[in-house]
Amino acid sequence: MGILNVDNITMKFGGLVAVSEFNMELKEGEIVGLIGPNGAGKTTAFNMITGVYKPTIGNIYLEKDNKNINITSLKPDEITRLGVARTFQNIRLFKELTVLENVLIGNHLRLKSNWAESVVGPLLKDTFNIDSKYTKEEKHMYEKSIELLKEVNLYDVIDEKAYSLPYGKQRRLEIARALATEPKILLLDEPAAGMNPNESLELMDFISEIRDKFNSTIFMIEHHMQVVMGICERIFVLDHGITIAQGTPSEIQNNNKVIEAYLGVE
Ligand SMILES: Nc1ncnc2c1ncn2[C@@H]1O[C@H](COP(=O)(O)OP(=O)(O)OP(=O)(O)O)[C@@H](O)[C@H]1O
Repeated sequence: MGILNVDNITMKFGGLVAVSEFNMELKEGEIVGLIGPNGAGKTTAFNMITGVYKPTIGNIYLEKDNKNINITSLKPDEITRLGVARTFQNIRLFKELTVLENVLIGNHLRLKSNWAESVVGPLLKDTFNIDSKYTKEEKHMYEKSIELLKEVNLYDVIDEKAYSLPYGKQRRLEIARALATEPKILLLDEPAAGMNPNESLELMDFISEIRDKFNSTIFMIEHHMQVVMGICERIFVLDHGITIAQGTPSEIQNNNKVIEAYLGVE
């Protein structure tokens, strides 16, 4: 049993079958790719796994503490709490906030203090200099965010506003914010989109580094073939919602159906 088990999921929008009977088992520590032409159903598959859409048919299971949890009907924030984080095709940062603040927001999900403690805690600190459970947690969160930013090589721009970063670093920050939620599985939606060749090469190293440093399992949508073929151990290919192939990069590159539907037209 893998860490994520996708069992025959189908997503219909009215008469359109966006994803049809998709099956996948992700093993811990793997980097797996999802490719296919525009409109093939890749983002819809991500949206089902992350709780944005509930599949019309089928189930999704997450392995946690040796239990298999059915996450099919859970909300996105519940799924994130269970250890699945994602990034988006179009970078979604809080552009007016600093690099550190963006990561602190991701970290916030792991706070254990309740709402009342978050109100009273800072008052106790300001008035009596007493460290409450909340202020201690907040300090810990701050230290963890700094540590994370060092790990992902963004420590030098910690106080910069997100919008002022070059594109490659914005992508890196978006991934760092996802990592701050302490995911077991990271879903990356076209991380190389808009990158120049140099940034794409850096990104490949960065994704491999993340897998090793954070013990992550990575599932990524990507059109940039050098990136996909360079770092994914296995690849799934969708076309019109149907899984037309799955296999290693070389199997996929030599698969006639894939060449016809996708690679041949690149
Ligand atoms: N909320 C929705 N309502 C209706 N149709 C949708 C919805 N979301 C996606 N679709 C349709 O489902 C199909 C698959 O779309 P999806 O965005 O998953 O493809 P994709 O493979 O991610 O494409 P791209 O590479 O262009 O991002 C498309 O025909 C799309 O128009």
